[in-house]
Amino acid sequence: MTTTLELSPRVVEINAAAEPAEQKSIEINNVTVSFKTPTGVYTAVKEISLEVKKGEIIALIGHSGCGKSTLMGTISGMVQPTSGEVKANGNVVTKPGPDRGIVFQNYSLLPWLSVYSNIYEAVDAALKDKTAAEKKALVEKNLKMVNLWSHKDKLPGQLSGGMKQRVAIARAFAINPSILLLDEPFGALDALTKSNMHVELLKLWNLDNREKTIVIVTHDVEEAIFLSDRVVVMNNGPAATIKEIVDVPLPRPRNKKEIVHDECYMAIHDKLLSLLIDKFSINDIH
Ligand SMILES: Nc1ncnc2c1ncn2[C@@H]1O[C@H](COP(=O)(O)OP(=O)(O)OP(=O)(O)O)[C@@H](O)[C@H]1O
Repeated sequence: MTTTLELSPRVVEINAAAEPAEQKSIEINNVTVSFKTPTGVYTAVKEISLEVKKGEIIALIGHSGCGKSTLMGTISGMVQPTSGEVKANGNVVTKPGPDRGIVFQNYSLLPWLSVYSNIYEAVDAALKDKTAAEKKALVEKNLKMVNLWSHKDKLPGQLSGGMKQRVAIARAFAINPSILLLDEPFGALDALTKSNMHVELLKLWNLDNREKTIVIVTHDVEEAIFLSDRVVVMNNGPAATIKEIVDVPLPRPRNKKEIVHDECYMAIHDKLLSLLIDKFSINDIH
């Protein structure tokens, strides 16, 4: 079920102009994922279908263990559906590929390589047709975009968490994937760094003419609303399904400070909390 909240006509008009092209980027068709475990087969997600348009930003939220990363894994190609199929840019996903960039919470940088080399190696492996000069230019452009050019010779161990995450994002963008998959990328960051990272991410997305499709797994309702066009709320597992899809028709660019006072924002926030939380108060009177 999709929820579209009431909006003022002005907001609808602005949003209509920013509507991304109706080209399918990701198609999840009736996907079930079951794992063999020592105690039997465990079905994590069941018969999930979802279409994501090119240029859309989608957030996946739900309780811990409901299957968000598993579903994300089927898009990246790191998890194979037990039944059903996933298509990325029209092609059935069977393995990871350079059209899909992935950023995890733990950065996954190679600790023995400098910031520069971490990105260069990824570009080198993914974009084999480019010349060395072109690859170097890509590394430089993306490191400058996340304001880390002056730190290019440092090792990951010499960076803060936010800086490591910016390297991971620059690396994902440098291979120029049409689909960016972010699995709790900012979960370990403090509120200020997280907020800066949101702005950095949207800047990169804007610089790319909003053509990259982004799927982000998060536990953070505010993050989900600020970044995305739609929030996909999952039921608890086992055999998790999509509980509801909530539209976020807030105009872009979004201002972090102002957006929280917007009626539409508040309504979406309430709606998401209601979907996630069953009880809002504790009866602690015995
Ligand atoms: N390789 C695996 N083998 C067996 N069970 C698995 C495997 N991967 C995931 N699971 C199970 O599938 C369920 C969904 O896991 P998943 O990591 O997708 O959840 P999640 O929603 O991303 O959780 P979190 O928010 O805590 O990161 C969990 O019960 C998990 O134990």
